Amino acid sequence: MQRDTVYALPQAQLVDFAFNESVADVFPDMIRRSVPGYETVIGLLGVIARRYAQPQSRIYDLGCSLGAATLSMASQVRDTDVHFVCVDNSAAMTSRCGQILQRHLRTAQFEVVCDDIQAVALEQASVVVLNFTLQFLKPAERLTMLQKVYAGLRPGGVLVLSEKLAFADTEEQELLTDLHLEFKRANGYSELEISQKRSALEHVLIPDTLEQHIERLHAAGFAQVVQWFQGFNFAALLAVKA
Ligand SMILES: Nc1ncnc2c1ncn2[C@@H]1O[C@H](C[S@+](CC[C@H]([NH3+])C(=O)[O-])CC(=O)[O-])[C@@H](O)[C@H]1O
Ligand SMILES: O=C(O)C(=O)Cc1ccccc1
Repeated sequence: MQRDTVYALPQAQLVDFAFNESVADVFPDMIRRSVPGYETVIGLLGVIARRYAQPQSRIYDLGCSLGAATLSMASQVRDTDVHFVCVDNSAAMTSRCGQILQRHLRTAQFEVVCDDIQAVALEQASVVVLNFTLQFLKPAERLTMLQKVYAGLRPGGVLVLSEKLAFADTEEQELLTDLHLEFKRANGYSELEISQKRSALEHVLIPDTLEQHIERLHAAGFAQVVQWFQGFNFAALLAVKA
Protein backbone atom coordinates (compact mmCIF):
# COMPACT_ATOMS: atom_id res chain seq x y z
CA MET A 1 0.00 0.00 0.00
CA GLN A 2 1.36 3.42 -0.98
CA ARG A 3 1.76 5.84 1.95
CA ASP A 4 -0.25 9.08 1.91
CA THR A 5 2.12 12.06 1.71
CA VAL A 6 -0.29 14.35 -0.21
CA TYR A 7 -0.06 17.14 2.42
CA ALA A 8 3.42 16.35 3.77
CA LEU A 9 5.16 19.34 2.14
CA PRO A 10 4.15 23.00 2.57
CA GLN A 11 1.66 23.99 -0.17
CA ALA A 12 2.35 27.21 -2.07
CA GLN A 13 -1.36 28.00 -2.18
CA LEU A 14 -4.54 26.61 -0.71
CA VAL A 15 -6.37 24.40 -3.18
CA ASP A 16 -9.71 22.69 -2.44
CA PHE A 17 -9.42 18.96 -1.79
CA ALA A 18 -10.02 16.87 -4.94
CA PHE A 19 -10.13 13.13 -5.62
CA ASN A 20 -7.38 13.36 -8.26
CA GLU A 21 -4.67 10.89 -9.35
CA SER A 22 -2.38 11.66 -6.38
CA VAL A 23 -5.20 11.01 -3.90
CA ALA A 24 -6.40 7.88 -5.73
CA ASP A 25 -2.85 6.44 -5.63
CA VAL A 26 -2.71 6.58 -1.82
CA PHE A 27 -6.41 6.37 -1.00
CA PRO A 28 -6.51 3.08 0.99
CA ASP A 29 -3.76 4.41 3.29
CA MET A 30 -5.30 7.91 3.49
CA ILE A 31 -8.78 6.77 4.47
CA ARG A 32 -7.58 4.11 6.91
CA ARG A 33 -5.37 6.65 8.74
CA SER A 34 -8.01 9.43 8.59
CA VAL A 35 -11.34 7.80 9.40
CA PRO A 36 -11.58 6.06 12.78
CA GLY A 37 -13.33 2.73 12.29
CA TYR A 38 -13.18 2.77 8.49
CA GLU A 39 -12.08 -0.86 8.23
CA THR A 40 -14.70 -1.96 10.76
CA VAL A 41 -17.41 -0.12 8.82
CA ILE A 42 -16.29 -1.78 5.58
CA GLY A 43 -16.46 -5.23 7.20
CA LEU A 44 -19.86 -4.64 8.78
CA LEU A 45 -21.26 -3.28 5.50
CA GLY A 46 -20.79 -6.80 4.16
CA VAL A 47 -22.85 -8.23 7.00
CA ILE A 48 -25.62 -5.66 6.43
CA ALA A 49 -25.67 -6.35 2.69
CA ARG A 50 -25.88 -10.09 3.38
CA ARG A 51 -29.02 -9.41 5.47
CA TYR A 52 -30.76 -7.09 2.99
CA ALA A 53 -29.69 -8.28 -0.47
CA GLN A 54 -32.62 -9.58 -2.53
CA PRO A 55 -32.52 -12.02 -5.47
CA GLN A 56 -32.29 -10.36 -8.90
CA SER A 57 -31.69 -6.92 -7.42
CA ARG A 58 -28.98 -4.29 -7.69
CA ILE A 59 -26.56 -3.08 -5.06
CA TYR A 60 -25.35 0.48 -5.58
CA ASP A 61 -22.03 1.69 -4.15
CA LEU A 62 -22.33 5.48 -4.54
CA GLY A 63 -19.00 7.31 -4.27
CA CYS A 64 -17.27 3.95 -4.51
CA SER A 65 -13.66 5.25 -4.64
CA LEU A 66 -11.62 2.06 -5.10
CA GLY A 67 -14.54 -0.31 -4.43
CA ALA A 68 -13.75 -1.39 -0.86
CA ALA A 69 -17.44 -1.48 0.15
CA THR A 70 -18.38 -3.48 -2.93
CA LEU A 71 -15.62 -6.03 -2.32
CA SER A 72 -16.80 -6.50 1.26
CA MET A 73 -20.45 -6.88 0.20
CA ALA A 74 -19.65 -9.21 -2.70
CA SER A 75 -17.76 -11.50 -0.32
CA GLN A 76 -20.83 -11.79 1.93
CA VAL A 77 -23.87 -11.67 -0.38
CA ARG A 78 -25.02 -15.20 -1.19
CA ASP A 79 -27.40 -14.49 -4.09
CA THR A 80 -25.45 -14.97 -7.30
CA ASP A 81 -27.90 -12.89 -9.32
CA VAL A 82 -27.18 -9.61 -7.51
CA HIS A 83 -25.60 -6.96 -9.73
CA PHE A 84 -23.20 -4.38 -8.26
CA VAL A 85 -23.24 -0.84 -9.66
CA CYS A 86 -20.30 1.28 -8.48
CA VAL A 87 -20.45 5.01 -9.16
CA ASP A 88 -17.88 7.76 -8.65
CA ASN A 89 -17.33 11.06 -10.47
CA SER A 90 -13.53 10.83 -10.15
CA ALA A 91 -12.05 9.12 -13.23
CA ALA A 92 -8.86 8.51 -11.21
CA MET A 93 -10.97 6.43 -8.80
CA THR A 94 -13.19 4.60 -11.31
CA SER A 95 -10.30 3.49 -13.55
CA ARG A 96 -8.49 1.96 -10.56
CA CYS A 97 -11.76 0.60 -9.13
CA GLY A 98 -12.54 -1.26 -12.37
CA GLN A 99 -9.11 -2.91 -12.33
CA ILE A 100 -9.43 -3.93 -8.67
CA LEU A 101 -12.96 -5.37 -9.01
CA GLN A 102 -11.92 -7.27 -12.14
CA ARG A 103 -9.41 -9.20 -10.06
CA HIS A 104 -12.05 -10.38 -7.56
CA LEU A 105 -15.45 -10.48 -9.28
CA ARG A 106 -16.94 -11.91 -12.45
CA THR A 107 -17.31 -9.32 -15.23
CA ALA A 108 -21.09 -9.90 -15.45
CA GLN A 109 -21.43 -9.28 -11.70
CA PHE A 110 -20.55 -5.59 -11.68
CA GLU A 111 -20.24 -2.30 -13.54
CA VAL A 112 -18.25 0.80 -12.69
CA VAL A 113 -19.72 4.12 -13.79
CA CYS A 114 -17.85 7.43 -13.85
CA ASP A 115 -20.59 9.98 -13.20
CA ASP A 116 -22.17 12.19 -10.58
CA ILE A 117 -24.24 10.04 -8.21
CA GLN A 118 -27.03 12.59 -8.63
CA ALA A 119 -27.23 11.82 -12.35
CA VAL A 120 -27.40 8.01 -12.37
CA ALA A 121 -30.68 6.10 -12.51
CA LEU A 122 -31.28 3.90 -9.45
CA GLU A 123 -33.51 0.91 -10.15
CA GLN A 124 -34.43 -2.37 -8.44
CA ALA A 125 -32.06 -1.66 -5.57
CA SER A 126 -31.99 -3.85 -2.47
CA VAL A 127 -28.93 -2.13 -0.95
CA VAL A 128 -27.64 1.40 -1.56
CA VAL A 129 -24.37 2.45 0.06
CA LEU A 130 -23.30 6.06 0.64
CA ASN A 131 -20.10 5.30 2.56
CA PHE A 132 -18.64 8.73 3.41
CA THR A 133 -20.00 10.28 0.18
CA LEU A 134 -23.14 12.34 0.98
CA GLN A 135 -20.89 14.73 2.97
CA PHE A 136 -19.32 15.89 -0.32
CA LEU A 137 -22.64 16.95 -1.89
CA LYS A 138 -23.82 20.53 -1.41
CA PRO A 139 -26.05 20.56 1.69
CA ALA A 140 -29.00 21.87 -0.35
CA GLU A 141 -28.76 18.83 -2.68
CA ARG A 142 -28.69 16.13 0.00
CA LEU A 143 -32.44 15.64 0.56
CA THR A 144 -33.06 15.29 -3.20
CA MET A 145 -30.33 12.63 -3.32
CA LEU A 146 -31.91 10.66 -0.46
CA GLN A 147 -35.35 10.93 -2.11
CA LYS A 148 -33.83 9.51 -5.27
CA VAL A 149 -32.31 6.62 -3.30
CA TYR A 150 -35.66 5.95 -1.62
CA ALA A 151 -37.45 5.87 -4.97
CA GLY A 152 -34.88 3.42 -6.40
CA LEU A 153 -35.10 0.98 -3.50
CA ARG A 154 -37.44 -1.99 -3.46
CA PRO A 155 -39.66 -2.44 -0.39
CA GLY A 156 -37.52 -3.99 2.34
CA GLY A 157 -34.38 -2.45 0.83
CA VAL A 158 -31.77 -0.57 2.84
CA LEU A 159 -29.66 2.55 2.55
CA VAL A 160 -26.37 2.47 4.46
CA LEU A 161 -25.15 5.99 5.18
CA SER A 162 -21.74 6.65 6.74
CA GLU A 163 -20.67 10.22 7.47
CA LYS A 164 -18.35 12.52 9.33
CA LEU A 165 -20.51 14.23 11.96
CA ALA A 166 -20.84 17.75 13.31
CA PHE A 167 -22.20 18.27 16.83
CA ALA A 168 -24.63 20.96 17.95
CA ASP A 169 -23.09 21.02 21.42
CA THR A 170 -19.85 23.07 21.39
CA GLU A 171 -18.07 20.96 24.00
CA GLU A 172 -18.97 17.71 22.26
CA GLN A 173 -17.80 19.18 18.94
CA GLU A 174 -14.46 20.20 20.48
CA LEU A 175 -13.89 16.87 22.23
CA LEU A 176 -14.65 14.67 19.22
CA THR A 177 -12.69 16.92 16.82
CA ASP A 178 -9.78 16.74 19.25
CA LEU A 179 -9.99 12.95 19.45
CA HIS A 180 -10.04 12.81 15.64
CA LEU A 181 -6.86 14.95 15.59
CA GLU A 182 -5.23 12.60 18.10
CA PHE A 183 -6.25 9.67 15.90
CA LYS A 184 -4.46 11.30 12.93
CA ARG A 185 -1.36 12.03 15.02
CA ALA A 186 -1.39 8.45 16.33
CA ASN A 187 -1.40 7.31 12.70
CA GLY A 188 1.70 9.31 11.87
CA TYR A 189 0.30 12.49 10.32
CA SER A 190 2.28 15.66 11.14
CA GLU A 191 0.70 18.91 12.33
CA LEU A 192 1.41 20.37 8.86
CA GLU A 193 -0.33 17.49 7.09
CA ILE A 194 -3.30 17.75 9.44
CA SER A 195 -3.73 21.52 9.10
CA GLN A 196 -3.21 21.65 5.33
CA LYS A 197 -5.76 18.88 4.76
CA ARG A 198 -8.22 20.56 7.13
CA SER A 199 -8.02 23.79 5.08
CA ALA A 200 -8.38 21.88 1.82
CA LEU A 201 -11.51 20.10 3.08
CA GLU A 202 -13.14 23.18 4.65
CA HIS A 203 -15.48 24.04 1.77
CA VAL A 204 -15.59 20.54 0.28
CA LEU A 205 -16.65 18.24 3.13
CA ILE A 206 -19.50 19.83 5.09
CA PRO A 207 -20.68 17.56 7.92
CA ASP A 208 -24.23 17.51 9.28
CA THR A 209 -25.29 16.55 12.79
CA LEU A 210 -26.69 13.11 13.55
CA GLU A 211 -30.06 14.77 14.21
CA GLN A 212 -30.01 16.42 10.75
CA HIS A 213 -29.27 13.05 9.14
CA ILE A 214 -32.05 11.23 10.98
CA GLU A 215 -34.59 13.96 10.25
CA ARG A 216 -33.62 14.10 6.57
CA LEU A 217 -33.81 10.31 6.18
CA HIS A 218 -37.33 10.36 7.61
CA ALA A 219 -38.23 13.30 5.33
CA ALA A 220 -37.04 11.23 2.36
CA GLY A 221 -39.54 8.52 3.33
CA PHE A 222 -37.49 6.00 5.32
CA ALA A 223 -39.60 4.43 8.08
CA GLN A 224 -36.81 2.84 10.14
CA VAL A 225 -33.54 4.68 10.82
CA VAL A 226 -30.92 3.05 13.06
CA GLN A 227 -27.40 4.15 14.00
CA TRP A 228 -25.14 1.07 14.05
CA PHE A 229 -21.64 2.56 14.39
CA GLN A 230 -19.73 5.53 15.77
CA GLY A 231 -15.97 6.11 15.94
CA PHE A 232 -15.36 9.58 17.39
CA ASN A 233 -16.90 12.03 14.87
CA PHE A 234 -17.70 9.39 12.24
CA ALA A 235 -20.94 7.43 12.26
CA ALA A 236 -22.93 4.98 10.20
CA LEU A 237 -26.71 4.61 9.93
CA LEU A 238 -29.01 2.29 8.14
CA ALA A 239 -32.40 3.31 6.81
CA VAL A 240 -34.98 0.76 5.68
CA LYS A 241 -37.75 1.33 3.13
CA ALA A 242 -40.94 -0.25 4.47
N1 LIG B 1 -21.23 14.03 -6.58
C1 LIG B 1 -20.48 12.92 -6.58
N2 LIG B 1 -20.73 11.92 -7.47
C2 LIG B 1 -19.98 10.80 -7.49
N3 LIG B 1 -18.96 10.59 -6.65
C3 LIG B 1 -18.67 11.55 -5.75
C4 LIG B 1 -19.40 12.75 -5.68
N4 LIG B 1 -18.88 13.53 -4.70
C5 LIG B 1 -17.85 12.82 -4.17
N5 LIG B 1 -17.72 11.64 -4.81
C6 LIG B 1 -16.75 10.56 -4.55
O1 LIG B 1 -17.02 10.07 -3.25
C7 LIG B 1 -15.85 9.46 -2.75
C8 LIG B 1 -15.72 9.82 -1.27
S1 LIG B 1 -14.65 8.72 -0.38
C9 LIG B 1 -15.68 7.28 -0.33
C10 LIG B 1 -15.04 6.06 0.23
C11 LIG B 1 -15.62 4.79 -0.32
N6 LIG B 1 -17.10 4.81 -0.36
C12 LIG B 1 -15.14 3.61 0.47
O2 LIG B 1 -15.96 2.98 1.13
O3 LIG B 1 -13.93 3.32 0.41
C13 LIG B 1 -14.77 9.27 1.26
C14 LIG B 1 -13.69 10.14 1.73
O4 LIG B 1 -12.68 10.25 1.00
O5 LIG B 1 -13.85 10.73 2.85
C15 LIG B 1 -14.68 9.94 -3.61
O6 LIG B 1 -14.14 8.88 -4.34
C16 LIG B 1 -15.30 11.00 -4.51
O7 LIG B 1 -14.75 11.06 -5.80
O1 LIG C 1 -9.31 13.46 6.81
C1 LIG C 1 -10.34 13.94 7.27
O2 LIG C 1 -10.31 14.87 8.09
C2 LIG C 1 -11.63 13.42 6.91
O3 LIG C 1 -12.58 13.99 7.30
C3 LIG C 1 -11.81 12.16 6.13
C4 LIG C 1 -11.34 12.11 4.73
C5 LIG C 1 -10.68 10.97 4.33
C6 LIG C 1 -10.22 10.85 3.03
C7 LIG C 1 -10.43 11.88 2.12
C8 LIG C 1 -11.10 13.03 2.53
C9 LIG C 1 -11.57 13.13 3.84
